[in-house]
Amino acid sequence: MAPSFDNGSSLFNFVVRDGNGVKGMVDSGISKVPQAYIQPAAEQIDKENASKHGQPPIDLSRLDGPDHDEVAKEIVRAAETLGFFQVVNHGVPVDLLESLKDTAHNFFGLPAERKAVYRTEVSPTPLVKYGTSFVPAKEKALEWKDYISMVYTTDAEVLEHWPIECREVALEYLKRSLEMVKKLLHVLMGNFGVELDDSKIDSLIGRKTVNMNYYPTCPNPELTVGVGRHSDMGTLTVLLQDGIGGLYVNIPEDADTDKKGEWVEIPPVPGALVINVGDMLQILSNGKYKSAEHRVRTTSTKSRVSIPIFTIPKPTEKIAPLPQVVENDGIARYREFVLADYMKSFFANPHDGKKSLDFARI
Ligand SMILES: O=C(O)CCC(=O)C(=O)O
Ligand SMILES: [Fe+2]
Repeated sequence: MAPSFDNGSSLFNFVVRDGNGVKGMVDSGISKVPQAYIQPAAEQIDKENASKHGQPPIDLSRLDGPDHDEVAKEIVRAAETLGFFQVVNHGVPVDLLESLKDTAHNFFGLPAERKAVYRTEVSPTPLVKYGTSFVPAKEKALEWKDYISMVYTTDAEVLEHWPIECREVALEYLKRSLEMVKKLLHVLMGNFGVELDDSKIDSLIGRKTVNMNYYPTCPNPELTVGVGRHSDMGTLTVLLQDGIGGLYVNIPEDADTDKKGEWVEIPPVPGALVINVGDMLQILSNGKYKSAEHRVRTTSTKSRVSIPIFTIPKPTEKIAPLPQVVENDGIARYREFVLADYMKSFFANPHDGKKSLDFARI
């Protein structure tokens, strides 16, 4: 039987400890948002007053033709300004994207006990983790989101350990997307005169994770967030969102526009993928590329899914701004560190905008 969700500890036990997730709570028939999910006023999302990001998606097929340099400039410019852009003709088949969204809905539609086997405390494999919110034990208000996270090591391990319901389609999505990520990195690093061979690529994106996020319908979406303000930790994120919308990006304070500090929505575009710069790329570029601060709202009518791929360096990698960039800038804005230490700090703290970067800031 579902507990009283007005009692913080029984809610925590049901949703987090027992792995029922937000989905289990919603399915039990709640009619209002429990106190534990009510965000402070400053974090609530004003849907009516947000503008939409008007930039058309970048057509990546043009990178292979006479327009290469022009498209490369568009990519660099997007990474330098908002840190977010959308791409089409990206080489990931559109029907694969459709089956991914179906797969995510099917996975989260499983009985709680089938998903809960992957809770961190009990998961049969360190590669797979199912959970809810970001750091539930430390958050002042919980996020209205359940997720499963799957780390890539080798094809054989993926096919053995990732959940059977999603392993094949998620692996195919990862492989196809990585080809695109490499192309983007060639452009973004080439802009600094850095040539990418296989070992350099491996040092930038040696660890890959596919997540599936599930945002159940919410009785009072204006009081909650699906994901709070944050930047992603890694190098580049590839994100598939469905048609519901609700992903917002903050325009950086140093942007050359009078809209700085405003939130803009990244509208769903059929067949497109969203790309965003993460903290590692901001650090490597000595702050030239912007790790984008973003957040997600919830809706009352339909559950939303999104499927990000996080590409990050290997945990053992030493990270510091690229010497080519520092030489040009005359100053290093970030110190050197080992990625595993950054990860530890990133995953130990609730989402709080771009505070994660303070770990490395000089
Ligand atoms: O659901 C989305 O659109 C974005 C999710 C996100 O920001 C994340 O998983 O890091
Ligand atoms: Fe994110």
